[in-house]
Amino acid sequence: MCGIVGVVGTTMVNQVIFDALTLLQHRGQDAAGMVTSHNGKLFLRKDNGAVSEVFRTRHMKKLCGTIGIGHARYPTAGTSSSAEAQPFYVNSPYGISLAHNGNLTNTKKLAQEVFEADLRHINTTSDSEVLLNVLAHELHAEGKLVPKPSDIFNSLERVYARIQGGYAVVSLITGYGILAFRDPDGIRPLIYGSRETADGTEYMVASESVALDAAGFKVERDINPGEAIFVDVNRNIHFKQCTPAKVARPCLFEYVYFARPDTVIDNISVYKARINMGEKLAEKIEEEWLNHDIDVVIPIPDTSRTAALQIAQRLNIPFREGLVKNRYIGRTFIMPGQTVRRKSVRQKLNPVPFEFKDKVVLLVDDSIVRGTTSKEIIEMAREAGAKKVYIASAAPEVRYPNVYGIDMPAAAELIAHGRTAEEICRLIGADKLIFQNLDDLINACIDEKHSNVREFDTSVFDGKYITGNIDAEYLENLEKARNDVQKSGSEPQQSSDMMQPF
Ligand SMILES: O=P(O)(O)OC[C@H]1O[C@H](OP(=O)(O)OP(=O)(O)O)[C@H](O)[C@@H]1O
Ligand SMILES: NC(=O)CC[C@H](N)C(=O)O
Ligand SMILES: [Mg+2]
Repeated sequence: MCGIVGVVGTTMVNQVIFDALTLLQHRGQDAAGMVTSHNGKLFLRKDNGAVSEVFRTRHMKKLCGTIGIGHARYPTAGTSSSAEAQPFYVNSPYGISLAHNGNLTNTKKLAQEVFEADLRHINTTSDSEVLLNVLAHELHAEGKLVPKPSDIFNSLERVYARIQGGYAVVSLITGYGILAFRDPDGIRPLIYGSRETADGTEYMVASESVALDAAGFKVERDINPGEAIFVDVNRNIHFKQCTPAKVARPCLFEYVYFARPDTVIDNISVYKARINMGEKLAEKIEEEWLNHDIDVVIPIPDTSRTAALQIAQRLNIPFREGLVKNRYIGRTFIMPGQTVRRKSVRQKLNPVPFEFKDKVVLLVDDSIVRGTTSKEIIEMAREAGAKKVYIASAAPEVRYPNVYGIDMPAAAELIAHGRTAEEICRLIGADKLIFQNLDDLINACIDEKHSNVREFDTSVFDGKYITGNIDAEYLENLEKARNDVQKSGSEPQQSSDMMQPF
């Protein structure tokens, strides 16, 4: 679930892109990159690492220009190699750089077309590099030396006709502007805003509203499913609905885990949705668990805090911060590889024994995916002297792989795949386990007053893939290619780009 940003400003944009990427860091911590443009030249810096590690002062000084795009990566295709850090670049036509959040589901076919029919070379296994080449091919096919917005949108309509999956994309067309677009179902989020300066209006497109808020950009609106926005170098703004308008079906897991709580996606506050998740789960506990003996509610930091607080309030039970999070360790779920994830849970979370000793504790997590976190924490709770350890998950059982930009490719790695709640409970070592119902989760996210979203991409919970092109064979191949064992294999280290990053 990468973070993307694009800015067309009146002054240098490197710092504002850096700041936005820092605010989007929770969406991807494997690699980061930025391209800026000045006087027809491009400047690229990208590498593995967190945003603050990738961009040092010496790099920032070279990233000049009033227009640029950035990316924070969490790999869902290809490898974690620095060669697959984004933005990607192709020189023809115009010089195009691209940053992508999401995952294409017809990459194999596209890669073949790009090579055999479009006569283009792809140097990595990244779906985003394929996407860039499809865009470049279609822009080239339009055949305009000086493309107008209508030419760009025409080519983009053909791109939409070719690509499938979940995607939010931002691309810099050198000398012309920034083009950003969102998949036809609105699975991945994309929003834009503006900021007034003495020299005119500046624009930012980003994955989450939090990036706009913090930089003083006023949120204008979400980009609609299948819609594109083009901000030219003179800061004129253009829109085009590139596919027939559909209802938005944003990814439900954004509200559960991915997005920051202070973000608003498709006019739904992530914070409010998480409060509602807590409320619904507390109702379920009250209904199914008469005369429970819970002494204390303890969140598994960070993401579950909002829901846990509401559960405690509704059940009228003390809420305690019994687990302390090391603020210097990133999110464990988006780390590549199970060994590092397991080790990081212990490094990241440490119990306050006093809050567990001789108590019946209800641990709350936002989701249980591989079960890595809950298993370790339950063990810790017992070591700290808990009398009984219950666990509640604000999301239902995650039973199916994700194909739209979350790295859950292998059903076998999901603890709930093919298992009942009782079996999962036993495996993670809890005394009792309770999951949110899917309908309750959906209702927790619907905000009839502010948003017209009524449906979501719920594929990880119910196995229904809304893009319609996912079958058993696709999932089988994905599992073979991207399971944890496979991913820990060797990775190419050369840069993929013809434009060498510094
Ligand atoms: O069952 P698992 O495979 O362990 O995955 C689920 C856990 O991973 C995430 O936490 P993470 O540490 O990534 O981030 P957070 O600090 O935002 O909660 C999520 O919040 C759950 O705690
Ligand atoms: N998490 C994402 O959005 C990943 C983008 C792209 N598929 C990559 O692997 O780089
Ligand atoms: Mg967590």
